Amino acid sequence: MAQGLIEVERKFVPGPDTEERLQELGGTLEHRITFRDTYYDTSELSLMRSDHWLRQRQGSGWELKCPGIAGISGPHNEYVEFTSESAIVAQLFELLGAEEPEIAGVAAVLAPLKLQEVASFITTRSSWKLALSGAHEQEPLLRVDLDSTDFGYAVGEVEVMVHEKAEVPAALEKIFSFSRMLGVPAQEKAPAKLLVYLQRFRPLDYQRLLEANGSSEATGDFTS
Ligand SMILES: Cc1ncc(C[n+]2csc(CCOP(=O)(O)OP(=O)(O)OP(=O)(O)O)c2C)c(N)n1
Ligand SMILES: [Mg+2]
Repeated sequence: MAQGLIEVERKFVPGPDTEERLQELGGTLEHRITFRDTYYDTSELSLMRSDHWLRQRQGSGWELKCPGIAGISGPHNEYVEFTSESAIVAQLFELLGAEEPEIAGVAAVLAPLKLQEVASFITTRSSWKLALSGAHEQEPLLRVDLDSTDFGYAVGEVEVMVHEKAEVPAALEKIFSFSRMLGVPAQEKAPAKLLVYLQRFRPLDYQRLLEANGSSEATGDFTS
């Protein structure tokens, strides 16, 4: 499998004091940016139903998130992120069971793989970088993104990117201890922007996803 970075993250509900608290904790604002994300899938949602997420992000290009190997459970997510088009194309052909072409970019394989747009929305993001006291220079950085969307949903995430599976437990420890300092309730789970978008604007697709996800089915909702 082509190599990708592992994203370990925990989402939370930001409050009016979150930015102030980030500053108190030594966070520095890296940038505020606005971008559009457009997600693609087959009409049966073959990718999303198997927890794979293909999108084109304005200013960044194509990205595919694939589920990390199941490890520690809890209110966090772990995904392998592919950003090279050749790696994404290889993954898509493997997932959708078709024969891979010699060379093609992602845009060129959308139609043959019957991938179409399922969601498109704009996010305004402030990105914060945290240098925790006692952390070594080589340690991966803790980042916090505060997002608000053009459909009125806001969500925060505390994130660490790592290269190896073995680094995930330490990343999680960092994420949880920083979330506590930020005042995030221990079991709080905030839904992904895309899931809220689907619930609001494509309820049938959202229902399909719920049906494919056993654990969420039990609670009756992805977003609760
Ligand atoms: C309950 C539940 N939540 C999330 C998921 C996974 N999931 C849903 S949509 C989705 C794709 C969007 O990922 P997300 O991290 O929410 O997007 P964003 O923060 O904009 O991207 P970044 O800039 O961090 O790369 C995933 C992985 C799931 N399977 N189940
Ligand atoms: Mg994220």
